[in-house]
Amino acid sequence: MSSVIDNTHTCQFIQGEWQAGKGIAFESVNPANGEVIWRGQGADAAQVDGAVKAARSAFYLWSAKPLAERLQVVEAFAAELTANTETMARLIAEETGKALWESRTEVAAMTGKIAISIRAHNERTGTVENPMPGARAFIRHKPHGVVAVFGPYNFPGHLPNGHIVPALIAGNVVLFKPSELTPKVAEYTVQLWQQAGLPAGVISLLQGEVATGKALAGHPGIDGLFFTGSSNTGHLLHQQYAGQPGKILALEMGGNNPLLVKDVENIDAAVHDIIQSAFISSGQRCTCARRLFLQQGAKGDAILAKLVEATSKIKVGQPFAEEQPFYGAMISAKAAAAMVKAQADIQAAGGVSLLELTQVDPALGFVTPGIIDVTKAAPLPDEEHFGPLLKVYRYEDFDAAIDEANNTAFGLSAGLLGDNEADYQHFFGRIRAGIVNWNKPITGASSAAPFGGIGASGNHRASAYYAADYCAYPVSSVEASSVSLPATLSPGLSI
Ligand SMILES: NC(=O)C1=CN([C@@H]2O[C@H](COP(=O)(O)OP(=O)(O)OC[C@H]3O[C@@H](n4cnc5c(N)ncnc54)[C@H](O)[C@@H]3O)[C@@H](O)[C@H]2O)C=CC1
Ligand SMILES: O=C(O)CCC(=O)N[C@@H](CCC(=O)O)C(=O)O
Repeated sequence: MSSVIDNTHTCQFIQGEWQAGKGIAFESVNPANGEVIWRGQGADAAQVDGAVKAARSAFYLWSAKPLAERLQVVEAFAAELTANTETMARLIAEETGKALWESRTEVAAMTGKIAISIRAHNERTGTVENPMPGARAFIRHKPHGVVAVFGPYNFPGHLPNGHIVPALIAGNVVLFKPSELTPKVAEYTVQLWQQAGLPAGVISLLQGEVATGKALAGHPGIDGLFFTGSSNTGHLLHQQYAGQPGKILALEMGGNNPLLVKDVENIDAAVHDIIQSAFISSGQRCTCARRLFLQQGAKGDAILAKLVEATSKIKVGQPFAEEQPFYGAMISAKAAAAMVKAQADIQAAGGVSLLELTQVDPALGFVTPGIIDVTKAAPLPDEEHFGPLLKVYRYEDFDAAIDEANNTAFGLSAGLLGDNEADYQHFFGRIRAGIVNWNKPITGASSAAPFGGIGASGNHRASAYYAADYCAYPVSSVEASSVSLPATLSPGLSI
């Protein structure tokens, strides 16, 4: 692992060579102590262009390899991850501020992704032969070619990995543009691919801020773009790709996710699932519950009282503390301050804080969790607040609560905590989201299931188990070993 921290840092990986960036300088800061842990320069447009061209040559070689050979490299990467789990977990914790216990689960998800992606590739994009007289009819799948992968900061290992692994298995080559907030994790990830024996040019690392992202996304030489990140950026990319039906665009974006509670006996269990849904990873999961719907009256009051009490005891602390916190720092002091501002805006609209979110130190990313009752507030903007702030809506009528839960442009995750199965069936029928859970947290989605949202949360290209689908296109073939005249000719033909 490189420990160089200067502007000549060889942080771009192009055509199998590490080289310094020639674009804008940027740095990565540990949000839990304010230390600069990485410095480098972004890839400029010429470097992006060079990487795209190198990728095109690599594509012909990589896609022509038998699947078994590609899988050997992918499995070698899994072995590298396994051997270096602790190094990777510590890097994630250092760069994102995520607690070490949780960073370890992120690495486990990365490693687990390999076997699941192989299964998904075979099951969803394998080869099928259909019976046909006098010929053989096949359904096969081919890779798109040169694809760009854009990753977010909140899971800097797992989420780009969720595009990269299936893309490589299918035979694509990848240009990886990680979040500028997590370049160190990205660099180490690509070093592990290199150690796994991935041929030169099959993966390129193009680090940098928005300028690098724009140069890559706008490059005419890419065949597709797989994006996980904010809805704003995803929408910009969608506009940019309008009128280009030949390019595959997969967008995984944020949410304004509702969690409803109705007639629950076990208050402690409900409170646990609300906390896991709203506050895990300091609220920095796209699946986190942002809006909690609680019944008016004694039942809702009891849950709310317990929720406020339990949330006030959540341990927030240093990612590497021996006694581990529930969550560590947010990604940056700036992101933490933005959550304080979001809370103030909701208060100004009439929200009543039941537990105040506070930034512990203005120079760092730590925030305590917040709960705010917005039942009587003015209508709020339909925004994703990407941090540990939960808005509470008290409701009288279940259907009205479901309507309000659906009153969002987003549609990523949603859940019901409730003891009555008929309520769940009713909820399931009406709620609009790509992930709908019952009596379980709405975070912690499985890689063995499709993962994606509707509306402003995605463009119907679900990831995780269904990532195989956007990594390859289907080809239908009718084949015979030689040309032959049919037994009967079509009317009006004589040969
Ligand atoms: N649905 C999903 O699977 C997930 C969605 N997210 C969402 O991601 C967001 C947090 O991640 P961020 O890193 O803040 O996302 P972001 O949208 O700011 O950045 C994502 C990537 O896009 C690049 N980028 C930004 N502006 C660009 C532009 N104009 N042109 C080209 N590239 C550009 C960034 O450099 C980065 O590599 C949250 O909104 C969260 O909900 C996070 C994880 C999972
Ligand atoms: O891609 C997968 O393998 C499953 C998706 C996943 O891991 N989702 C996580 C985190 C994604 C996020 O919220 O940013 C989850 O459901 O909590």
